[in-house]
Amino acid sequence: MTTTASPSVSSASGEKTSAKAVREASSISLRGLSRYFNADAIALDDVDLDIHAGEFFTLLGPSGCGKTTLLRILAGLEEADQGVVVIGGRDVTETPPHKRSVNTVFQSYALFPHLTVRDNIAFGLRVRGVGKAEQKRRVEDIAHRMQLDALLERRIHQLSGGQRQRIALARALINEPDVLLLDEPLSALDAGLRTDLQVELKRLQQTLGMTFVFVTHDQAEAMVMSDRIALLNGGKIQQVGTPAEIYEYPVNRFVARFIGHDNLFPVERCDGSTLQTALGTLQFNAASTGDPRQAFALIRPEVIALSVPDSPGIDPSLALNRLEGIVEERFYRGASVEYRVRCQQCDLVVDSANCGERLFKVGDRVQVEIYPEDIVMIGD
Ligand SMILES: Nc1ncnc2c1ncn2[C@@H]1O[C@H](COP(=O)(O)OP(=O)(O)OP(=O)(O)O)[C@@H](O)[C@H]1O
Repeated sequence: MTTTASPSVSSASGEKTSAKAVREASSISLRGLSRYFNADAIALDDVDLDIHAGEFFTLLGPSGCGKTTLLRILAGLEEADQGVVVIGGRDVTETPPHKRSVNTVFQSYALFPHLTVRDNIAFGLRVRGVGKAEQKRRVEDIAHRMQLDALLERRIHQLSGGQRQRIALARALINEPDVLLLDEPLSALDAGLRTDLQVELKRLQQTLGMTFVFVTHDQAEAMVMSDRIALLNGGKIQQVGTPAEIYEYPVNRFVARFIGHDNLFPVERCDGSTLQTALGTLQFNAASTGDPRQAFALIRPEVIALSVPDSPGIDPSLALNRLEGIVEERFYRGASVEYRVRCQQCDLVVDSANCGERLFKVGDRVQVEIYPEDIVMIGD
């Protein structure tokens, strides 16, 4: 969970309350949540999930896995066929959207083109009958936090995509919901702006201490922004964990592949600390690498070291797995270099930090070294 400063904020009813109190009202529990559109389209299948108050929580998964359906059920815009939704300790399964302390920001911004930025941001306050002076104070406060001060009198068509998305966020945040739902809010932006807004959004969430539930299909975006991630596939949760847990210890092949791991080898036999795989016989450390009865051995690209054949390698005194390979492809990325190495009839992806040392070329023979404790055993 994030730690936050505790700025004083105004609640929907206008009274002052601490950010801590807001946070306490913003945990989410889902139990047995299912949504079937028809027999062929099971959007959500018996989902149990707990999201902590004040967390930046991401729903990650491929297209059609049920992320948006889950978000819409949280917002009250979609009804579940089965299951219970609890927000802030209150069962809101039957509660209509406008009575939930939840706001949603969509990818499409949904701003009013005929209104100024100021009036767009103030919209929710006007609807709720907040007085003019209070509206002005709160609009200027949020505009300042989101660096929109200079744009307040502009119309929407005079703004860039990034500015529009910040206004959509400001408009959702001004209502001070306990929970902010964000459905791919950055996906329409170009790469540079997207990175800037990722940082801004994360900072904002930490300052406000609000619960953010963020939907994306981009694993890199999920990793940099989230306190925890739920990875979905086919309407089912595959794994919930911190970015590091999901990256380093994926529970199955789907999670490993989705998160970007290619080096997965079926385990043909396992005796004590020795594995038989298509890469040959590998030493592994049962104490640090998970259940050896699992079906696949995962070797992350950045834990593999390459050296010149027959050289002492990383450390000759260590009981490393040493194999021979040939560099088949090289992708120069600046800070790192990705190699595709042909090794025992298998393709191995290797990610080497670019420390200014000599790079291997396509066609070079290389020594491949893997520590036994860096081999992770995962399920099917
Ligand atoms: N209104 C609907 N009627 C019928 N099927 C639907 C409806 N809405 C969603 N589905 C189906 O439910 C499944 C989950 O859809 P959902 O939009 O939640 O996925 P998603 O993970 O958000 O996908 P994307 O990343 O492409 O937006 C998909 O198979 C989709 O086709």
